[in-house]
This record gives sequence, structure tokens and C-alpha cells, in this order.
Amino acid sequence: AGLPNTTLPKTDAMTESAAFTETRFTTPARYADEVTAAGAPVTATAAPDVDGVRIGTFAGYPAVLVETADARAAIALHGGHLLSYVPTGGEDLLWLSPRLADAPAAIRGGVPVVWPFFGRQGQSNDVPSHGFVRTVRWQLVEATRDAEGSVSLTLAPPHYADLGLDLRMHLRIGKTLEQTLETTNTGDAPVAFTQALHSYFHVSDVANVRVEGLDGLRFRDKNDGYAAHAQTGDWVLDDARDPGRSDYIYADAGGRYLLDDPGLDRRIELETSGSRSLVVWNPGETAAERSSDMNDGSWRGFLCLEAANAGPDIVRLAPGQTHVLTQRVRVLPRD
Ligand SMILES: O=P(O)(O)OC[C@H]1O[C@H](O)[C@H](O)[C@@H](O)[C@@H]1O
Repeated sequence: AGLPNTTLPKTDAMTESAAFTETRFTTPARYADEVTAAGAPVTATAAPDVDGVRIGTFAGYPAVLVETADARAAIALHGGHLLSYVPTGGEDLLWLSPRLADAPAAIRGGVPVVWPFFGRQGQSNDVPSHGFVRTVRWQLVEATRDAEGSVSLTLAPPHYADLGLDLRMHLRIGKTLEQTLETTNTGDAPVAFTQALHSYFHVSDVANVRVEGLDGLRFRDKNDGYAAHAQTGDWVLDDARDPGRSDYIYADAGGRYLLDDPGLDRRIELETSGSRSLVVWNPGETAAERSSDMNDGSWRGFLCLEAANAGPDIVRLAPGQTHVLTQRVRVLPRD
């Protein structure tokens, strides 16, 4: 097929802070120590006294393991990273690299938490790409089980006193996966930030799936100097301009997307709120082969649909204000 994309007039590159008004973050004083500590073994994490929740390991990472009648899930303490979500009777919705590097390296796969900036949008080159929370150890703050049997968790990254922002992540594991990033401005100045739940969805073959819900939207292509384009029809990987890779930021996105996968005979529904952008990313073969955690052909097994506030979609918070980004994910049968 191929996308008959229309090239729109080029505007300023999205990473130039002059074009937008993101806060320029300074790496928190504690960040380097937190990264170093994240490589050390986990010592005694108290297991919560909640049915179906325990502390164990998953893919070699210390993790919160959840089991309900409707689904199983694993959340690594490293990065607060959701590694696995398996609806009962189905396959994992998430992809995890078979070549994971050890902590404190970032985990390839699952749902990286990107915060408080997407990539290095609006930032200098001195800050780590995708923010300050994906390569540090998080804490499990709360676990509860509701009357329907779903498990709700709250996790938090280290508190950075000098950042002026605080993050809590909530997860609800049941028939549907619900994941929320709750950001509060704890400082005394307004903050403008970007973020994403960078989900790696497991697919049969990325070249053989399509994403509905993007038709007519404008997007910026990171591989094309952030040039603006217009989407016609569904997203597919075989973009006529560049077969085999996608790094698109869709703006003014509607918040409901369907990932149709004939090979796995399923559709993944992604619904978002508090997010007006969607990033659709797959590195394609050439870039994947240069990467130590995707250079085995496994890049074909995922597509990232990232519920984001990125590109022109920047969140502005006055002191004391809180912003909530939520994604809801579930499997639908194919008709
Ligand atoms: O390799 P990472 O730092 O995990 O980033 C993985 C990818 O994340 C996002 O999708 C960005 O838009 C991509 O440009 C980036 O390559």
C-alpha cells in the first residue's frame, strides 16, 4: 500500500526550544547516584499484604508480580517499567527484547516511562534522553484489590527535590489495563513539560499490521527533519517515502486507536485521555541492526504506540496543579 502522504510546509524543528516554550530542565542533583544505585541488587522490598500481589523477578528484573482472574502483569522496579500484561487465555500484549542489557541500562520493550521530556525535546544535550525516571529504581507505594478482583498499584520514582515536579504512576490490572501518569507541580514556578507512556506492543510482524484512528491527522516525521505531513488512511509500515521505519508524532490525536494484527488474530485497542499526541515508532531493520538489544530480527515483533504529550502538545502546569495522562488498553477480537 504505502501512505500517500502530503508534505506540508516545513516549520521550525521541534527540538528547538525557541519554537515552543518547554521548561529547560537541569539534571537533578541526585540523578547520577540514583542511576548507580539502580544497578545494585534489590535488598528486602516488603511484599504488600494483598491477594495476588507479590515481589519477585521477571526477565531478570526485581518486579511487582500481579495475578488476577482476568490478567497477569509484571512491573519492574527499574524504571517503574511495565514488562508484561497478559489477559487470561491470551498472549502478552507487550513485547520485551530477548537481548536485554542489565540495569541501570534502559529496558527495551514493555512500557518505558518517558518524563518530564520526550526524547530531548526543548532540552540541552546534557540531559538523558527521555528524562529522569526510566533508569532509576522506583518504589511500590500502594497496592489494593477491588471488589471485582482487579489490582490497583501506585508506584513512584525517586523524589527529586530540585526538579519542581513530582510523579506518581497508577496501574489497574484487570480485564483492561489502565495506566496513569500523575504529574504535580511542587515548585513555585510554572512548568511546561512533555512525556509519554512508550508502549511496545507485541505484533506478529510489524510489516503486516495497521493502526486505525489516525486518518486525516497531521504528523511530524522525525526521520525527515520533523517535516509536517498529513496521514491518509491507516498507518502501515511501508511508508512510500521510507519503507521500513516510522518515527511519527501525530498532533491533535483523537485518543482512540486500534492496532489490527491479522497474524495474531487480535486487535489491541488503545484509549487515551490527557494526551493529544500519539507517537508511532519502529526503528526498521537498518537502525535495529545497529542496536544491541534489537539486532536479532526481533524489531519485527513490536510496534510502539506512545500515548504522549509531545511535539506541539506541551503540558503547562501552574504551581500546585496536577496533570493526568491515562491509557486504557484491551484486546478486541477481529471481526
Ligand atoms: O532508544 P530509546 O532512547 O529508547 O528511544 C526509542 C525511540 O523513542 C521514541 O519513539 C522516539 O520518537 C524515537 O526517536 C526513539 O528512537
